[in-house]
Amino acid sequence: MQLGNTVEWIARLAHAGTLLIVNALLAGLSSAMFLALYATRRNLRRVRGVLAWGLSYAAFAVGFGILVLPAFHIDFAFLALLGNLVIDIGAVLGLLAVNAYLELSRRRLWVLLPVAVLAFVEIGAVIAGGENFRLMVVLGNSLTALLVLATGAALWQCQDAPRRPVARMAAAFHFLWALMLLIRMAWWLVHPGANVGQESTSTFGLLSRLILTWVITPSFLWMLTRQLDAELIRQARHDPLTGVPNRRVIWEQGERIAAEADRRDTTMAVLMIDVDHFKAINDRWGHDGGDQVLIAIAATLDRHVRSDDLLARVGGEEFMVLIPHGDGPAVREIAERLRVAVESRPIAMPSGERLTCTVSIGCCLSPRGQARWRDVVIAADQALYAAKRHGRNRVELAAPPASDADPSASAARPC
Ligand SMILES: Nc1nc2c(ncn2[C@@H]2O[C@H](COP(=O)(O)OP(=O)(O)OP(=O)(O)O)[C@@H](O)[C@H]2O)c(=O)[nH]1
Repeated sequence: MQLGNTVEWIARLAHAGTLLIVNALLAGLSSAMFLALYATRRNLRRVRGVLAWGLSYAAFAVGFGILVLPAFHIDFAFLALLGNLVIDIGAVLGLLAVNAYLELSRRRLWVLLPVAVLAFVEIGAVIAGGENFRLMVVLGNSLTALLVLATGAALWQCQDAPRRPVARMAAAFHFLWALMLLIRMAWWLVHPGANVGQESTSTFGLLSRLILTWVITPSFLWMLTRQLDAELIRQARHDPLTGVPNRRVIWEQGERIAAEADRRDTTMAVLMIDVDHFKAINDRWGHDGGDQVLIAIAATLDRHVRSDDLLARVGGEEFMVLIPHGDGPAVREIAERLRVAVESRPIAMPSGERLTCTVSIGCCLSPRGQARWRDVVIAADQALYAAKRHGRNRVELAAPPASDADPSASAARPC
């Protein structure tokens, strides 16, 4: 008796009307979340995708809201067609959202063509012959299944490591959703004589959609959280003006590389690079002009630094390069290459003038097997000041910093 009551209660709860209302409410809530995220995180990369998600869920909420209207004694011609089409617009926006968020090629949107054809066939058939439930289920479900499959396939393509596992999970649930739609469509195809009044596939479709949306919406939010985390980590480790790594990164790497050079009985080197007469550039072109110069110089240095070496901006107009391996001649050659690269690449200023900038570089190579990060940096800095004193636009190589065994003073000498 007790069990019978429970089953009856569940059956009543899973009534199509109830499920329509719950789907509408959940979609509305999801839409509000995505739109709030869009409004408060406008500087987020790929934020257009977040807006499209918000609009997609809003369309779902409106579509389900239309379908539930007859329960409130509001009815009009083609109500079911209108509700379903609005839901389909939500699915189209969902596909566009994933495409924009994952920055996928627009060519992937070819699926919208057969979707449009199916939609026009459905509209034409309903206008010509009235709202035929069976026809609408078959056409509507194939249309939605196409969109859901395309969205799942797009999610599966996510290449970005932090978001890939979540994107794949969301993709798997989209495939499951498409399967549910196909099962419902197949049921109607193999039961052509079924009584529409007693059909239960609406409940099945709505219930599966409800459960899957519960999983898919949080996975989209989870993807966004992972993206935010990755962006925060990036921001904490990169200079916002030039985009190259910051002092913290080169310090961490430098200490690690120095310890490794110590252990392996090898050498490591540091270049301190300072833009010459930068104050005069700021005075002549203003702070914005100075910033442009820093961006251009960082880009030039970045292009000419080998992939094994690390470039960082460590101060206003000061950059640093960490060279994990090398000997004196190699270090000098790298420094000279960077100096010439900057000098030979005039920078286009906002006024249209072309400005030739130069840099002074101080280098220091650690003694073999005795690399002390701080000492190497201090010696490179002293060599930089020597380069400035000796006329700028030049490279100076410091004598190796005093080792524990040989505490002689370090002095810069020209390369
Ligand atoms: N535009 C801009 N200027 C900066 C930034 N950080 C520091 N500066 C400026 O860089 C200038 C550095 O001037 P100085 O240290 O006197 O060096 P300098 O004029 O390059 O002279 P030398 O190094 O001796 O050749 C100062 O005017 C700072 O205000 C920045 O992020 N952007």
